[in-house]
Amino acid sequence: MKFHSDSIEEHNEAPLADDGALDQLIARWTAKSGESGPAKPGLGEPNHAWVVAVGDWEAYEERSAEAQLAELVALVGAQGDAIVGYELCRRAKPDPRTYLGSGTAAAIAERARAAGADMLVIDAELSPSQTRNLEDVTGFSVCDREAVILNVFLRHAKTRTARIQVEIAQLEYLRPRIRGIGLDMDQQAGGLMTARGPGETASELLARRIDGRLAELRRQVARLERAGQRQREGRASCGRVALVGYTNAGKTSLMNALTQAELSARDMPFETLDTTTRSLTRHGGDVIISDTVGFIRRLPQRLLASFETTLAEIREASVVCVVVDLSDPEWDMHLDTTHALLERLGAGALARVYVFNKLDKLAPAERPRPAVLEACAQGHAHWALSAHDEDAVASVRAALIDAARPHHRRARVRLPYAASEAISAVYAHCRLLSSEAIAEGLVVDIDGPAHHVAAIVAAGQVLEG
Ligand SMILES: Nc1nc2c(ncn2[C@@H]2O[C@H](COP(=O)(O)OP(=O)(O)OP(=O)(O)O)[C@@H](O)[C@H]2O)c(=O)[nH]1
Ligand SMILES: [Mg+2]
Repeated sequence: MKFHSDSIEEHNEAPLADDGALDQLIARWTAKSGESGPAKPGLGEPNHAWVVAVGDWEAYEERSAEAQLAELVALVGAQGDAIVGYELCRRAKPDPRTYLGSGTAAAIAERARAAGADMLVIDAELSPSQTRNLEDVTGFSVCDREAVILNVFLRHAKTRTARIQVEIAQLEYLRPRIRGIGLDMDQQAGGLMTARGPGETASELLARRIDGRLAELRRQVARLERAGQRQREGRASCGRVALVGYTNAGKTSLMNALTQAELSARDMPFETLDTTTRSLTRHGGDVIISDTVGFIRRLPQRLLASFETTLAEIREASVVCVVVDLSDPEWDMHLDTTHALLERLGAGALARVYVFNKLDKLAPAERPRPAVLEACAQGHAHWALSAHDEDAVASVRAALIDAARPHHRRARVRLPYAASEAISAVYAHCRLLSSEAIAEGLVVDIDGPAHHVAAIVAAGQVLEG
């Protein structure tokens, strides 16, 4: 592993003589909800990381290798660590035992040690045994790509929903890795722990605790899902826009500009993990817009799965607004990643618009030709702009409202006084243009979402529309 705030030696030294200590051990790895708040790796002393990108790059792919390394360096920074150095390691095929190969790993460790590192970050998904073997060969704590992303998520999760979702992903990640942490614990366990079944080792006990906690968290998620579903159903009559895109593309900045919200938009991957929804229309919400968690290449499947509740917002949108950071040299890859993830989320067929953002960061000569953007937008409406350009943002706002606003219908209807539900629906969902009380009932001129107007009309008699 590492949820890197503790070195492996410290884990081994953790007192194991009683169950309370084990609780503490779990608490240190898990974002326990409650008084203490989530564990925040990296908030203590920062680690000094040596970052290694691994791949089978050809010369022409050099740019991509360097970009991937830069991305990982930004992620390690976002988890609160100092980077003392980095390197690209070329490997055609991963070594099954140590991923890097023990000779290469030892050489990397030497360079890392000379630079004053106390942790290795490897841009790969390592199996639990590969991590363990690498730690043995190098003498360093090893943090793989998934652990880094989980650490960043853990630091940035603010709402209860986001915290629970990250904790599930984190515990699932840790579950198969506790053997590695607990090897020494297991040796000690036999004689020291009393309140356990016969023969149960420390790591088995820890696994049982994690399973219990996971079951509890999944129950909480199921409850939150139901509440979220109800909330979304409550907004069923609204047009809904979801902002999506690669992390750091400028989604939150655009959301702020579109809605005059003041959400946190820092130059940092995964700044947003919590879906925030605002009204896009001036007087109350017939069109609402949601800012969502950013995408990244090779997003761990576990996080995608555990963020299901948050990501449901995207699937149920009327219009998906894809935001792209044009100033990133790899913006086209970011766009491919976004398209692939939208497909995976079941949102590939939704109505879509594109905002090519951060245009102000490019000199005119550096800007992609309109035909290139046209092709990338695949025939959908698109804008190239800066989120700081108020006029450009205003035209995006108008277009989004237009595209997402539910289809409206106007009608003149006579409703019998007994049709109380339909009369309530008039006031709840429609704009009442005129009304007249006559002997046979209430005659109303209404303008509202087509499905509401249809239900009202069915309860009375249409005079017009
Ligand atoms: N120059 C310039 N900077 C921008 C623009 N839009 C966003 N930024 C900056 O880009 C950085 C990331 O912006 P965010 O709005 O947080 O990006 P995001 O897509 O919400 O990122 P995550 O929540 O991390 O996925 C911030 O430092 C913004 O100030 C723009 O149009 N021009
Ligand atoms: Mg954001």
